[in-house]
Amino acid sequence: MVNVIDTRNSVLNTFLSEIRAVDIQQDRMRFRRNLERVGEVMAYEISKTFDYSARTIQTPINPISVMLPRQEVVIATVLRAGLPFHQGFLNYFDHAGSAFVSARRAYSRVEGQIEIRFDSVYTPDLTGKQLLLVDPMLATGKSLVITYRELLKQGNLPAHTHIASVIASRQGVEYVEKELAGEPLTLWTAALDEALTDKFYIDPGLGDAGDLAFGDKK
Ligand SMILES: O=c1cc[nH]c(=O)[nH]1
Repeated sequence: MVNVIDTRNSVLNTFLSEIRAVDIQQDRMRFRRNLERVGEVMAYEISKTFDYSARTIQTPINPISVMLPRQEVVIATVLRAGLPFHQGFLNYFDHAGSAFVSARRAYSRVEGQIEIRFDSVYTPDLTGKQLLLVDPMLATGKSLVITYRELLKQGNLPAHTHIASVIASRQGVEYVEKELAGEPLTLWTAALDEALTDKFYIDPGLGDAGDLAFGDKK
């Protein structure tokens, strides 16, 4: 089951509509910043699921008991589109480690199929940590599943994984749920769109997140 963040009547909806709107998304700085802001809101929502323990801190007036998170966090993303979204999570999890995966889509010679070319993984040890795998566009789900498996192969077993996207397709969510059934993970998205185009872009989606954030590829 995917957790769709409730965007009704909140500023999250403003950020989402600006990254989707064809006349606003061309402003690259605003586009990146909006992805970052969605990451910040989602970081806050996901933080509510962590384990906390009581600690006493001293104010200038008196001691007070506060609840602080117990687990370490690693934020992982796929280059390059994931970078601004990743930064949004880093803005809230000050001490998080980061993992980066380099992968790209390649259109298959077989009509209606897509392949994922997977290059490299850079990850800290994930053992017992909260892994936040953040990918702004969950389209087919194929790169996400490969990325998850590669991260665990190289970084060991996290306590729990949160997969977070800005926009997910229903097909992508169903693919991830089927392929990773039984894994200790939770899926989160700020928006769930119904379709994919014949080039496997999310429909209506927002277009190409990497190009909008950083410029066209050769
Ligand atoms: O719609 C999509 C799907 C994957 N990546 C994107 O940037 N957009």
